[in-house]
Parts: sequence; C-alpha cells; structure tokens
Amino acid sequence: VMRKRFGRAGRKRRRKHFGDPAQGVNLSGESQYVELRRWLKLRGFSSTCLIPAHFSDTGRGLMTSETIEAGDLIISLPEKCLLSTSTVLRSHMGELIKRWKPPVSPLLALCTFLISERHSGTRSLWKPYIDVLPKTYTCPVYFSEDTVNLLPAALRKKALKQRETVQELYESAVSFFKSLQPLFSQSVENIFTQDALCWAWCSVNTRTVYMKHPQSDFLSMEPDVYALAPYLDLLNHCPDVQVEAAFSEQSRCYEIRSGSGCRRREQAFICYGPHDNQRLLLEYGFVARGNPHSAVYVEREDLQLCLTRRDQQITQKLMFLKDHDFSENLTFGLDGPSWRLLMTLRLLSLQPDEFSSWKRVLLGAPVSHSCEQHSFHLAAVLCQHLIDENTKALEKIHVMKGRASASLRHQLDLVESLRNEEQRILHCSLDMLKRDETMTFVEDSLCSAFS
Ligand SMILES: C[S@@+](CC[C@H](N)C(=O)[O-])C[C@H]1O[C@@H](n2cnc3c(N)ncnc32)[C@H](O)[C@@H]1O
Repeated sequence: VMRKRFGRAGRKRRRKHFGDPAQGVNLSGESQYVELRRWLKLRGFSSTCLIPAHFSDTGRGLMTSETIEAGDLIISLPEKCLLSTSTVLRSHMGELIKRWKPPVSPLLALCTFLISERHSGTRSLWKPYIDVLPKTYTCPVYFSEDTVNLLPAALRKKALKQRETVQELYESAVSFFKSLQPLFSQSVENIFTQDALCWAWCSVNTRTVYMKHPQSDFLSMEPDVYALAPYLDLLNHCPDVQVEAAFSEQSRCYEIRSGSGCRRREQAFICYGPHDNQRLLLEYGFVARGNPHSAVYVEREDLQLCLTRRDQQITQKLMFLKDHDFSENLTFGLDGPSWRLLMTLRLLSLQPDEFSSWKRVLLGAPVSHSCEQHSFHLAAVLCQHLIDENTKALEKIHVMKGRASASLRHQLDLVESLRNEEQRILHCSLDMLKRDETMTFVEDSLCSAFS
C-alpha cells in the first residue's frame, strides 16, 4: 500500500492534487495569446517550442513544448517585432518628437509611445502586444508609504530614489506631453498622467532587453540601449540558469541560446543578471527564493553598534573608513561577513597600540588574536541586531496583512519574502560566526598552553 501511495503514480497524483510549481497551466488557447501569435507571425516569428503558461510559483512565463538541448536557440525574435526608439521615431509621433527641444531621452520616447499606443486601443498597430502587458506592477514605485517603510534600510533609500526619479521624469515631461496635443482629440493631460508614466516606466524597466542603438540626433545623449521584445519578454528569471542573449547582426534577430538546456513541458528561464534580492525587488518587483547572489546589507547607521566612546581613535578610524570608501557595500552572505565588512570590523577592533598596523588590515591580514576575536564578536553583534530588526518587521507585516486589501497584501508578501530570505542568510552567518569565535578561542588557548 505504502509503495502504491508513494510510488511514481502516487507522486504524479499528489503533484496534480497540490499543484507542482514546475508544471504550468497552458494559456496558449486564450484569445490574447492567439492574437499575439498571429501578429508575430505576420512579422516573421513563428517558433512553436515555447508556450505561454501560468506557474504557481512565478506567475506567467513560457513553457517548453519540447526538450531544449544545451546550446540550442530558445527564441529568435526578428527585428520587425522589436520596439525601440527607431520604432518611435518612425511612428506617427516621430515628427513631433524630432521637433522638440531640448531633445527627450530615449527612455521618455519609449514611455511616451507606450502610453499613446495603450490609449489608442483598437487603432494601435501594437495592440496585441499592449494587451498582454501587465496592467500594473509590483516595483517599489507602486508601493504604499507603509510598505516602503517596511523595507530594509538600504532598499528603502533606493525605493524612495526610484519614486523621485519617476516623479522628476514626469515633471520634466509635462510641456513635452502638451506639444503632442495635435495627435489626440482628448486632452493630453488626461492621457499622459503620472500613473500612466509609472506604468510605462515599469514596463520599460522590467521588460526591455539590452540592445545598443546608434545615438540619434533627435534624442538626448542618455544611452539608448532598450528594446521591448514581445513574447520573449514573457521569460522569467532564474539565478541559476545560463543563457547567451544578443541581437545577431547576421540573422537580424534578437536571439537567446540556452546554456544548460531545459526539459520538455517545464518553464524555460533566462537569467536577468547576477542580481541579489534587493535589486530584483527594486528593478523587477519580485524576490527569488534561495537566490545564491543574495546578501544582507549593513548600513553605516548599523555600524554605530560597533563603536565605543572609550575608543580614543574612533574619529580617526571613521575618517579612515570614509577615505578608503569602506562605508558602502558591507554585507553578510551565506558564508558569513563579506571581506569588506570583516576588514571594517578589524579596523574598528584595533587596540591603541595596534593602530599603526592598519596597513596589514587593508591587505586583509589578521593583526592579533584579540583583534580577530573582537571583530568576530562585533560581526555577531551586528548580525544579531539585523536578525532582531527583521523579526520586528516580520511581526509588523503579519499584523498589517490581517487588515490589508488584496493589492496591499501582495506588496506585503513581497517584503515578507525578502525579509525571510534575509533572515535565512543572517542565521547562516551567525552560525558560522559562532563556530569561528569558538575556533579562535580554541586556537588562543592552544597558543597560550604551548607558549
Ligand atoms: C520580462 S517579465 C517576465 C514575464 C512576466 N512574468 C509576465 O507575466 O509578463 C519580468 C517580470 O516577470 C516577473 N518575474 C520574472 N521572474 C520571476 C520569478 N522568478 N519569480 C516571480 N516573478 C518573476 C517579475 O514581475 C518581473 O518584473
């Protein structure tokens, strides 16, 4: 009986029952995807090996209909399907953009085009693509103030900066939008709203592929490196896969080649880059479980915990850290404190008579046993402090989720999973530090025993 329940058939049954995240629900029959495929076919794209599907863990993505071997092309999208600034400059709004001084940025040109096409509805040549774009995003520009306040400090700062960037882009574009009035019967103020710009900005930020364009005389000098790639942009991110992606001058297609292959009827992933979870949440609005690139950031304010008034050289030490650019990028990872963090803590742990050894610290060499021990102790204190902070934030999230609307709950879920991932990393770090502290202690006692 046991065998039957836990055998292959049983596993399959259980998967079916509980939903295996690897198994997607085929969406290709839905009219919007049928339309999109028809539209793509007219522009020369007709691959059949990827099917749009819904996955319980990552949401919408692409599923393989046949095995993809290592080295195979996953997708090859003809230039005609790509939406770049050249598309925008060739379009009905091209002339007005070309006339506008000072020239708009490539990013604003793309955003403006997206907003205009979405507004045009059935009259838009890009309708089948616009229809499959998400209606809203989960990047921090969309977060409520309460949610932003629950983010870890380093990310909170970046999230606020992101909001400012989009706000400034909007303010700087208002008069340009007004110049587009001749193209619309409705008032442009009601079309190019701040909400619309937020949506377009997130569409570009989360979905474009990197594609360098020659600088246009009609656009500002900011880098022109974006292209929206319909269908291809349904591919989700996995930190562990390897792919090669680039526009091929030879085939004039944007091509993605698989590094490690993909089994039939499983989700095909690409890798957006070696991003940690804070970056994934900031730029793409999601968190990857078990992300090997993740780290927990220690802020300058956290370092206050490691300072003592009794230390007469504290000002000197802080100046030194600042001068040598050691106040940023201090992290804990799965393998403990980063090299930069450890070095910072070693410097802070130097005794007055050891201070002249700072060069050794910069070279990464331990100075003395007591300094080593103290820096490990400080690392453990910092780590515990970050764990406590996470615990408090998680408790708050839990309470807030109880009375949140569905969209707010989704934002809170994201912050919760980020904080849970950070908690996992910090616990690994703390375990490692405790082991090392004991090791240093044992080494110390051995040293004194044999000296
Ligand atoms: C290029 S799109 C990929 C397709 C997207 N899922 C869709 O339905 O349109 C990038 C967005 O997909 C989502 N995404 C990508 N990889 C993910 C993952 N591993 N888990 C959850 N969401 C992911 C994020 O919302 C991200 O901003």
